[in-house]
Amino acid sequence: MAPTKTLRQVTREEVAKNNTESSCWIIVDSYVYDLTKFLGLHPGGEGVILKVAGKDATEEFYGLHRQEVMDKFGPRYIIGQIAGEKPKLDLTKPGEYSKVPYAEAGYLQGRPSPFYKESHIRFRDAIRKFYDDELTADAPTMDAMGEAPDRETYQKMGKIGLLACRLGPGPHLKVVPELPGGVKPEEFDYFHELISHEETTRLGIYGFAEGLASGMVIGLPPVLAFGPKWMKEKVVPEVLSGNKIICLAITEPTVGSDVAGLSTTAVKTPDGKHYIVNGVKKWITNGSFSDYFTTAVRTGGPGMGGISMLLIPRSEGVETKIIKTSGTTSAGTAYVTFDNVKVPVENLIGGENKGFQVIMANFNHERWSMVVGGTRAARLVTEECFKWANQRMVFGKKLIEQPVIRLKLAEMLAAVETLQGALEVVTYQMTKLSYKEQALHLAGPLALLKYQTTRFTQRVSDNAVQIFGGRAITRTGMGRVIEAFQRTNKFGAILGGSEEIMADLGVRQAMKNFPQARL
Ligand code: HEM
Repeated sequence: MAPTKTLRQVTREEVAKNNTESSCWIIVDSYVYDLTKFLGLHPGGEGVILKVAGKDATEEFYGLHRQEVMDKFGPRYIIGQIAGEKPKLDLTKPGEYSKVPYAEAGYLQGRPSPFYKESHIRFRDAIRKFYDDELTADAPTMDAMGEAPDRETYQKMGKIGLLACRLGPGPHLKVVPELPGGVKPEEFDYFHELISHEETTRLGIYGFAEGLASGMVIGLPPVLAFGPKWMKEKVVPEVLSGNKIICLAITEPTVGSDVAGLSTTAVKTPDGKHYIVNGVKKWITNGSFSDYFTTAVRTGGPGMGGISMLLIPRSEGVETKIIKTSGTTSAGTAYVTFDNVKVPVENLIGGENKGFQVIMANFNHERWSMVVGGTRAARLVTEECFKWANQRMVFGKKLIEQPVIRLKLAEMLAAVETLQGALEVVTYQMTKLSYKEQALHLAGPLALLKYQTTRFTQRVSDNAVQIFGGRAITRTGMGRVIEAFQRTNKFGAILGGSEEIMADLGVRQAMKNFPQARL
């Protein structure tokens, strides 16, 4: 970030004289830094800095550090600016769009689109500013420490409507005081929601971003679509204000995509007023810090006809333990135990033994949001690679000058643009169909798109690792975004229905309406 205070004007000659351990100045992009006191603290060692003491170290600095290092430490050491010079580097400032080709969706880089209006831009700008002001700087460290976003962050998100807008259009948008960018609930559509997921993913840190209400994105829709009146009136405002946190609890240690086989039981008490819930759930995103668990339980016989959905508050008999996944513990992924938990029958969502329909309807929205996240994450990774290929010197040339690297980038860019195109078309279809119609018409196309997204992102990850080399397998520093992506991109191929299930579902859905056709 460019300094805002007026800086002392310094000549290059004066800088050149401060080239020793007792007075060590350097120039980075026209700014002058006195690093004398920093020498002993520098993670890369004293020697490397002393080699460029008194000199312009712009290339050396940006060859080895991300801009965020300068944003964090620069203000402490800056002492002036070279007289008559201005910064030459085109660095993206907080809240701004990137100018790197393809780093933003096409309509943000001057290409027309039939899908976005002025309100979408306003909406995106407000969310980007919120994230850049509140979280972008600290999120990498919090993720590295495994810290989950705190309640205050949830409440701030609630206040500007950033929780409500991650759940599609609907009456819930009127529950919050405002929506980002002053967008009106009546003008809100699935493209606004798409943008909210994109901007959350742009933080570039899977674990921490998952910690930002991913549980709500899948846990609250059953309440919104199928919950009884009291639940909508009590639980929805609590969650959308950020005062309470909700998650979805379906998967069990022995049951993943084959939901119909789940074994957590809910047995009615003799007076018919409560269910007693027993069982375990595994890999529950945000579970470790959630107040509510939208839980799939068995209330009837075997198979899908015996499943119900229950809203279980954190109460006696509910225990959560963090699971250490390949993401970080910032996501709060949990192992949840229900031990004789007493739940009022009023907490039923969608009727007894009707839970499978609730789960299925919910899956489409979840899968769509995962496609948004996967596509935006792949775009961010591609931007990182594009930038790196333009600055990293290998065998005396920039990486981008190697045809083999350009081919990798071409494959990544093509994948991202193809996914974005398909995603926008299916999102448009969602804007024209009711929630129930979406379940009918889009389950197949969404399954196929999720399948294609995770196939493509795997390839994007593979290419990115090869472009970044050792930095792609190092958690901090230049390659941190790539490292996080290659460690976590497989989540999308497993969660919300595995890649294999998606492929199969896509074809089986198509077979449902197959005509008596012959060649
Ligand atoms: C304001 C000036 C500087 C600051 C605040 C700074 C800060 C840092 C930080 C925080 C790291 C660890 C970061 C990471 O993992 O990204 C680092 C690493 C490093 N720095 Fe600096 N640095 C500065 C200038 C320089 C200069 C001028 C050079 C040499 C030309 C240099 C060479 C290195 C090297 C070689 C590493 C290790 C990189 C690696 O592991 O890949 N630094 N620096």
